[in-house]
Amino acid sequence: LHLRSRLPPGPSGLPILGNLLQLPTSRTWLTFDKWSKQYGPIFYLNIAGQNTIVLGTHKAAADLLDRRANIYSDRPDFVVLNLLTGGMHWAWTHADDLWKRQRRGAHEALSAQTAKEYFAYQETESIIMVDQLLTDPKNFLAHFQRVSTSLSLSIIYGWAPVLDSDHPTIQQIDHFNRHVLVSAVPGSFWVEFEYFKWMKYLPKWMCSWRQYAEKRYSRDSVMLEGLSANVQKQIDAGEETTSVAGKLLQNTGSLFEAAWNSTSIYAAGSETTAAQLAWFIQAMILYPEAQRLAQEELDRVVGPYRLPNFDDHEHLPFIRATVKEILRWRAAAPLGVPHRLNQDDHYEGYFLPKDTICFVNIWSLNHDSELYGHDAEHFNPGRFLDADGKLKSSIEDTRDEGHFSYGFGKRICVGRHVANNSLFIHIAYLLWAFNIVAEVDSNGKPELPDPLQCIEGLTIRPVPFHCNITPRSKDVAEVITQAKVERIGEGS
Ligand code: HEM
Repeated sequence: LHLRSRLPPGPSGLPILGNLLQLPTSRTWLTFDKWSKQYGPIFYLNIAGQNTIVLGTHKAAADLLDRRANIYSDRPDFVVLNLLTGGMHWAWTHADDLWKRQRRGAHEALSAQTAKEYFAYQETESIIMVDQLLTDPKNFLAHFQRVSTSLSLSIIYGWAPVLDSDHPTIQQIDHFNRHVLVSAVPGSFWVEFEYFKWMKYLPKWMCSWRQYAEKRYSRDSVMLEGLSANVQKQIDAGEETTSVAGKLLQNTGSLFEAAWNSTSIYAAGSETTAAQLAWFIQAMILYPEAQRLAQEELDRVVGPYRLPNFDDHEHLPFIRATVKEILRWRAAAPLGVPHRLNQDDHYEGYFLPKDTICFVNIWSLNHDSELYGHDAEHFNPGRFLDADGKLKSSIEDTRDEGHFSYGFGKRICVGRHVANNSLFIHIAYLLWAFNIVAEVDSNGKPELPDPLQCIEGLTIRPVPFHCNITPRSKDVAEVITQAKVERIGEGS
């Protein structure tokens, strides 16, 4: 009985509202990082009656979310999001039978082995990306958005590259995503949680947001199912190209479930990759030495007369370390996605009640100086390499990633192999082709962005910044044009 009452420590709150009003409105991970240092590796918040814990060390996170994954893999009840998606966006649903089926299907279509089938899409898109940067380097953020969206459409629906980000289907899907995800971003997380559960019992005529959400859901599902129905038609006609939707349709037997599985994967995958690329550019401006070392490796292994490719993967440890370091230094989702405990539990003498919501402060784990040393705040791919320049054996509890940015347990990011491959090839192309440097102001001083400033949404991105992206040699344009002609044809 004594144990039951002992919740983990945390900031003291108000009656009824608990800690709700103490929650920061921005950069929550930095406040949580401070609280972890003050209260310990596991601290407790009462958010208007909702039990919540925040884990601030890799040991606490792995002990609970990995080693007790069978009881820590549920999600909170995202009321509005589930209405907008008919409860079909499985990244956000409870760990029920539907989630298990969808996750298994996604796992097969995105496994380390299957991910190799998408190499050609990733190389083609990288060619288009560097080609667009040659002619229009200032709009690099827009090119990253395009490349992630277009690549997602290729991998998921087998589409040919979409060169124009104003394409109506892209606009429609992105509109859907923005809508759905806005209901799940941290900040509105707090109002989304369980304590608003009663809202769903209100009669329809009393809540216009509910009618709105249901109307949107029926409209969006027609559009989203249409994308998979087209793939089904191609399969029937024997004209299918490799795609996630194709695999799901063949393994699932339900167009509806396969379609929503594809949508969920699309939604989880495209924003994140674009955000990591934007942080990469910022790192290159702020840490020119890392850029120089990466380019030295590319010059040695690839040389100036051809583009890098996936056969070079093994021989480019510095580029692979750069991918790891980008994900560690600025994880796209610094608080991950919350899990929920589905039965009473005890840990380190504390009582954790059933239905407690569990956040891992991925930011704290990735910046832990005990794991990463005194320069943990800085971008330094070299930390992943040994004295011979080979990748070191990985940090404990990271499944060989070297960072915690893909989450935990049974909910760990199912797209991480595809994400690692996309970042690898995009970054290899960017550094092979370009020098990426700060712009210089009228006094000759470099304009350096502040890497703690960010735009928050479901993912964090740098505040838009300027930089100079210029070809490294006069051969660059010719090699890119040649590759483009070979891959996409003359008329491109
Ligand atoms: C580029 C960087 C990416 C990062 C940093 C990232 C990060 C994450 C994180 C933190 C989670 C939640 C894990 C948890 O609950 O513990 C997650 C889940 C997920 N990710 Fe990713 N992700 C990335 C790319 C992708 C890509 C490319 C795809 C698809 C191709 C994808 C598909 C998913 C899906 C479907 C889930 C939901 C898993 C579940 O709830 O069972 N992600 N990701």
